[in-house]
Amino acid sequence: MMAGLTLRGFSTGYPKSKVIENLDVAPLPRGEITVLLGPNGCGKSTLLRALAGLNKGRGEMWLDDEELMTQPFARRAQRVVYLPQSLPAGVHLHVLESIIVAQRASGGLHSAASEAEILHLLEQLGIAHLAMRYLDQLSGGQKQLVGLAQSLIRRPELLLLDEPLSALDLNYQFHVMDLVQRETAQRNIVTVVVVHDINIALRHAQHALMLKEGRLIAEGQPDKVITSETLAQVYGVEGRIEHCSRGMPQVMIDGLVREALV
Ligand SMILES: Nc1ncnc2c1ncn2[C@@H]1O[C@H](COP(=O)(O)OP(=O)(O)OP(=O)(O)O)[C@@H](O)[C@H]1O
Repeated sequence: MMAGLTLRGFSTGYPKSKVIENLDVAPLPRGEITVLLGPNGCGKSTLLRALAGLNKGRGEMWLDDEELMTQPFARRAQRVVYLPQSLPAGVHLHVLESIIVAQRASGGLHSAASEAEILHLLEQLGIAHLAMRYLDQLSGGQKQLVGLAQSLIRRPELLLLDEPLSALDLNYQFHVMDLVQRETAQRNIVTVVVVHDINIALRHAQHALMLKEGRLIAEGQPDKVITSETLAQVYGVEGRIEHCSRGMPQVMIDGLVREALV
């Protein structure tokens, strides 16, 4: 089995609806960001939750040469970390405590060195000044950054981030993707990120999966997956991929595909 995350015949859904059926994914490489793209309701969150063991799933899920579906949940939780779209409300902890709790949950012991690691991470994320603030006193974007710190401190091998940029301003969107890209490469993580911004996907990811109604429509390098054809087929929009003066690909949307209007 090749290094990375491989899915074979993977299915998940809810008692009354199948969402993902028989998904096969060739190894998503370690050290790279894979973006999971697709329209609202196509099954992105359901898939990530199933990979994390939080929704029921069937089929095979290999991380390197270990099949995780047959392992106890606790074993999967040691290797796989899932960051939901929003942190649970009503947790009365301050930021530092919440990250210590996350560190302990993955077997880390609290020590001067581990606290220094947390403070360094908070500094890298630009939220060291929030360490003593309570979670329920933070803005949406600040909570999202704390969630990311809680995820990274657990040293995942498979990191599943569900729309981690949705509440972040332009500066932080770039900063966070840059940090996730560096951590992914340095720690050799398989990172899967749900994003809706196609241009962020083009800029920061090395790999892309595009879903429609639970089926995989395209997979590969982002600039091969995001094309006028897939934008029309999956999102019903007319789009062009242009290159800016610095050579970066950018998607321009001209309108809706005519059939999508009727
Ligand atoms: N708890 C649930 N019980 C039953 N059906 C659900 C549940 N959660 C989601 N669904 C349904 O499963 C399908 C996939 O939803 P999912 O949240 O995975 O989509 P998504 O691609 O993440 O969408 P979005 O981009 O809007 O976040 C949708 O039809 C949704 O209505």
